[in-house]
Amino acid sequence: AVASSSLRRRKNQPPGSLGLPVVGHTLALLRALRSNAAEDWLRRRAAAYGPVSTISLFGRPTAFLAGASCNKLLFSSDKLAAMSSASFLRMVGRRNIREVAGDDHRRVRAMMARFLRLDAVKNYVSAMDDEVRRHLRAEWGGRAAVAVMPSMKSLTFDVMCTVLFGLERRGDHAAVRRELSSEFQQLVRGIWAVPVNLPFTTFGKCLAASRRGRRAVARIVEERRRASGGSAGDLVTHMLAEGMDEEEIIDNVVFLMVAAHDTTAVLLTFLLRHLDGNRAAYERVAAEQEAIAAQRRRRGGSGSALTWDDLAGMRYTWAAAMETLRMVPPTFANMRKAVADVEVGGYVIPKGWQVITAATMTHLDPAIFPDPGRFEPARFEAAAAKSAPPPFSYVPFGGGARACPGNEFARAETLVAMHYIVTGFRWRLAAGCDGGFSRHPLPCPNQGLLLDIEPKEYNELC
Ligand code: HEM
Repeated sequence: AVASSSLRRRKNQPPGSLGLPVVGHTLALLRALRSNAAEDWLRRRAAAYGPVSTISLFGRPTAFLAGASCNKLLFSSDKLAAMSSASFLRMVGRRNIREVAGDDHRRVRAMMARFLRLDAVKNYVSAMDDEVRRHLRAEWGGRAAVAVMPSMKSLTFDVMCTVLFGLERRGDHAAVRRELSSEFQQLVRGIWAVPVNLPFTTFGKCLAASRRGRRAVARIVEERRRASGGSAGDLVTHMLAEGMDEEEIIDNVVFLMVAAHDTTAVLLTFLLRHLDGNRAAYERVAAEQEAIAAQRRRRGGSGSALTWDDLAGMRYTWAAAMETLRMVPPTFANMRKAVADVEVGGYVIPKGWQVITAATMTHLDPAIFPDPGRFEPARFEAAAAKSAPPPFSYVPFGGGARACPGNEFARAETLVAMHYIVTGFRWRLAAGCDGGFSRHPLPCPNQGLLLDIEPKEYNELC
């Protein structure tokens, strides 16, 4: 009876194939990601096998699910546990927020939420404003061209260090910030690397960077422990006060450092790229930001920082950011592991399988977003709310109990940065930069997205 039930289960497995032994479809998908053809690759599989199909990734059988109802299943089913790639896990550690479940997950998430929810983010606006201005003065002021992606990465890394981890720009902390920044740039390249740890492999180099980064984080934990008794104004001090041990703190700090800065840097970079190619949208963003700059000057001269109310007025700019997240979601795929057999679309995904969805399967579906290749921020303006996309079809920040808790943080940071970029500079894709990109798995624009920039006449930054 057991044999026949397992046979029935196998018969009911999603259609498709496990590809070549060991490598399965991993190399094909990684190649498609590098050449920015992964959407087409997945779309072809969905066309051939339907919304639920079998592939093999990272040496394990995987169900690839496509469509809004499949997104809902992935984000809401209690039979699917969050999981990361094997290389990510080795670099970030087993006790980070994504790897824990149940009460442990709720505990860690509540602790982070204290620093990421709306009322906390409101208090960060002035510090974000200060970081953005300093950064643009140092990296954009007096230049004729800028590689946007590296510049936005260092900006979002600096904002995170100041606002969440209380690392100052001066003194001992300056060196720690530089060290962490360079180690994390290396670490993120290995998120989907094949986990072969040799000195010359991508994974080997990234693992070494992660070890050095973890040692630097351990020094911060130690410093905060010695200063204990102070107010929990930063996340590490708060984690210590909550009784977390060192390993759990380091795993979660490393996770946050990865989650919080590259994603927003991708959003900012691709927002500038899309605005360059869409002058009507650019003009509306510029008009909105110039009006807010004028209000700010009336309020207290050019030195006065943006306020939360100013950000609330940046509606069109945020609609343009949402449209960018639709077309180029920083997180390409969401992964889970089946902790029990899962039934979907008449098939059974066996316990132990990986499950994967890709946001672009709905984001670029013409039945949900007509003319999906057109950059059209108006889709996300309040007036379009009546025709809002169906639930679970727009998922750049995920959904359900694991939805991104940093979305308000990302929104505030994006709007502050856009304000000073748009009011400070004009930009154009530099000659010779084609504006294309590949994925590693985060989107990486060719040449870092090289822009020719020119300061505006009234520029408070230069
Ligand atoms: C545009 C920027 C961002 C995007 C597109 C983004 C996207 C996502 C997505 C899709 C997930 C869910 C993954 C899943 O369900 O498998 C996620 C989780 C997460 N994100 Fe973000 N994120 C962004 C910015 C941030 C920021 C700024 C922070 C922190 C300051 C942050 C912290 C986190 C954390 C802690 C989780 C794990 C949540 C959990 O497992 O409970 N993210 N993010």
